[in-house]
Amino acid sequence: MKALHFGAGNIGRGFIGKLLADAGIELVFADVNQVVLDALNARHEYPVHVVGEQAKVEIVTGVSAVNSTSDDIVTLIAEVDIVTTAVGPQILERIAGGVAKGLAKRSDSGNVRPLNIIACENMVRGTSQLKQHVLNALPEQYHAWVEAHVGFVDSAVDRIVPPSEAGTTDPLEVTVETFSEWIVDKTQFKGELPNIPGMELTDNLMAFVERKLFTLNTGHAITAYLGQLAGHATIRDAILDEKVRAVVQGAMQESGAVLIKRYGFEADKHAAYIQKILSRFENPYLKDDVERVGRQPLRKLSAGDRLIKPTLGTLEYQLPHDNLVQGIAAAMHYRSEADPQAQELVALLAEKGPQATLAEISGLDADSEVVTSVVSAYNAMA
Ligand SMILES: NC(=O)C1=CN([C@@H]2O[C@H](COP(=O)(O)OP(=O)(O)OC[C@H]3O[C@@H](n4cnc5c(N)ncnc54)[C@H](O)[C@@H]3O)[C@@H](O)[C@H]2O)C=CC1
Ligand SMILES: O=P(O)(O)OC[C@H]1O[C@](O)(CO)[C@@H](O)[C@@H]1O
Repeated sequence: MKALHFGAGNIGRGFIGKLLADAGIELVFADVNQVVLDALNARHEYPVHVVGEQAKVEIVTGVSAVNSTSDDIVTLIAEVDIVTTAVGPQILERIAGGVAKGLAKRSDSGNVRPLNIIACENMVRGTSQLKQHVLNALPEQYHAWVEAHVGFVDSAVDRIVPPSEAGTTDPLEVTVETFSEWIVDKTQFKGELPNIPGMELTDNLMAFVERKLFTLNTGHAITAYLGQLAGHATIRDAILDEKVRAVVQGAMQESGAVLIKRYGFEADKHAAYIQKILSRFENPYLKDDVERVGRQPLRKLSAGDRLIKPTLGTLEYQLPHDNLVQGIAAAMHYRSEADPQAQELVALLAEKGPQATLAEISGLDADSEVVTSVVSAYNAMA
């Protein structure tokens, strides 16, 4: 079996690429970072530091790499069995053109072996969105062939993988927590279901996607935003701050109440899931900066993402959302010199003020009670 994985970054090397390679699948990474590409092709292996009480270094072997903007992608897509991505939601549209050309070549060459494509991004049904971009870039004559031979499989991906420790000189080294969860929608595969240890199959993906994105990621983002406001540099320091922790836990519980209503999760199991997440944020072996976890605040404040979507759920079911409101207000205070979305947020706030800015980014009604509450909290935090 052969796989092409777009994005040799933290999740690519530290999680999805590792699982594929560990399963004995011949793995080629596609990326645009020349330093990483050269190192992968020179060494064909890299170290993964799995940190926890029993730390270990695992070596991923037998890998190679191609530039994602080259025609190598087209050739590979015509022949591989599985394509995965971990590039970031905003990059999916950019890689779709190459994927479309590869699918056309695959069809022209008469390769009718099933191909499955799985986007592993922090978004709801990211692969379905990638599929739409690919179909937009693919001549109509290939659409029926793609429907018949290519599975676009949605997934939920959970492992905290910050950039490697400052000070390492190895561009391939990656540090990961022990916990990991990769859940894929088994109803969307073409051909036989793959047997990849660490990949879980489900026919109820939406529940898992929302459980992960609107608990772990909701809590993580709010820890980052409140943590930065309180002057903490790392997620661990932030979550050990009792004031931050109370809001983070409260927000995950508010979001959880929506998930319990929507998907029928058992309340005590969901409470345990939240406690496990809090302990993951406290992980003393990971140095995870609040700036990384808060990255791209416009994406995180958009209608379908980890802050607004749970809040909309609380409105739907008439449930409390005071802590989520605090989290949204804190997100509007996120600052990062290195993050273009943080700069855009600052510019929007300066031009329009918090009420119109939040309405524009989130799609919430500017005159709604929830926007009024966020603006009060935002002003109080200032
Ligand atoms: N790091 C984490 O803890 C987790 C991240 N995720 C998700 O995984 C995705 C990737 O995140 P990270 O690995 O943290 O980011 P990252 O920034 O470490 O890796 C992204 C990689 O994509 C590459 N890339 C950019 N443009 C590309 C293109 N056109 N073609 C191919 N490669 C391209 C970058 O050079 C980089 O190596 C995101 O959607 C994120 O939300 C999900 C769960 C955990
Ligand atoms: O910020 P993004 O791009 O959504 O992805 C990183 C997030 O996903 C996570 O890896 C959780 O799976 C966290 O580390 C972080 O909150």
